[in-house]
Amino acid sequence: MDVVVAENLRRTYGETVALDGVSLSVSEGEVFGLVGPNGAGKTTLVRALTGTTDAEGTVALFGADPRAVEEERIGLLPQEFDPPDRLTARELISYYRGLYDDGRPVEELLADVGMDDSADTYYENLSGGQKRRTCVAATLVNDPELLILDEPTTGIDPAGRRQLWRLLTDLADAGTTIFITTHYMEEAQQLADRVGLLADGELVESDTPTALIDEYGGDSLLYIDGEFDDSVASLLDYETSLDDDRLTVRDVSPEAIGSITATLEEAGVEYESLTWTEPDLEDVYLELTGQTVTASGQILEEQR
Ligand SMILES: Nc1ncnc2c1ncn2[C@@H]1O[C@H](COP(=O)(O)OP(=O)(O)OP(=O)(O)O)[C@@H](O)[C@H]1O
Repeated sequence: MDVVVAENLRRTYGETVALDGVSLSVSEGEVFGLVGPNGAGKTTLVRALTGTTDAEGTVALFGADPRAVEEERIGLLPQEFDPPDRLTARELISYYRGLYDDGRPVEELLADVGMDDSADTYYENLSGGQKRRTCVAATLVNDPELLILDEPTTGIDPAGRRQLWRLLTDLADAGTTIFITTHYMEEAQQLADRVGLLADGELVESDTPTALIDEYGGDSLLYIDGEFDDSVASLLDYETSLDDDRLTVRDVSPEAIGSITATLEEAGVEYESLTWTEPDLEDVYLELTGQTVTASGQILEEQR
C-alpha cells in the first residue's frame, strides 16, 4: 500500500517556482530520502505533503487528505521547530507525550535518541545535535506509522548523525514508513530504500541508491600517482588518461587492482600511491543536475 502519494505538486511564491510538478509515492515500511541543496524545495514539499501549505496538485496520506488523517498516525519534524528554551529535554518530551492518550514511555524515548545523560538539561543549554535529537524524540511520542523528518540531522556532529541513522533504521525495520529530507547525499545513500533527487523544484529522478549509481554514477576510478611516460597506458587493457603525475584508469573493479599493479611491476614501472574510488550519489546528483552540494547544503557551482 502507498502511504504517501503526491501528484503534480506545484507551488509558487511570486516569481519563485518552489515546486514544479512533483509526483512521488512512498510505500508502507519504505524509507524515502529526498535530497537537494538549500532552496531546492524540500521544505515546501514537506509542507505540501502535510497540508500546511496550499499547493496545486493532489496529496494523499494513507489514502486520505493530509488534514483528515488522525494525528496519532503521523510524526512530523518541521525544519523550523523551536521549543521553549526553559524546558529540559525530559520535560519537552513529556509535554508532547501528554498530547496523546497512549504515548510511549519518556525514558524509552530519551534512550532511543541517546539523550538519557542530558535529559535534565534546559533546551537552551543543549548542543545543536542534542536539540535536534530531542526534537526527533518529540516526533516519536505517538509511535507514528509515518514519520516525516525535514532535515533532522542538519547541524548534528557525525557521531550523533550515525546514532540517529541507527534509530531510523530500527524504526524502519519495525515497519515505520519514513520520509526524510536532507542535503547530505551520504545520508540518503545510507538510509533510504529509495532516493528522490530534487533540484530547483523538480524531482529529477527517483530510484534505489544502487540503481541510480549504476545508471548515472559513472565508472569506478583507479588513480595511480607517480612519474610516468606516455607508454604506461599501453600496458593496461583499460581506458586510461594521463594528467601530470596521475594515471587514471577507468572502470576497475577492486578485484582487478592486483593484476594492474602486477602488470606495472613486471614492466618495471614504479608508482607512489594508488587510490580507488567508486561512484556515489554525489556523482549521480552532479551528472543529473550539474550541481555539487557542499556539506552546508550550498550549491558549490553550476558545473555545466
Ligand atoms: N514563504 C516563502 N515565501 C517566499 N519564498 C519562499 C517561501 N518558502 C520558500 N520559498 C522559496 O522557495 C524555494 C524553495 O524553498 P524551500 O525552503 O522549500 O527549499 P529547501 O530545499 O527546503 O531549502 P533549505 O534546505 O534551505 O530549507 C526557495 O527559493 C525559497 O526561497
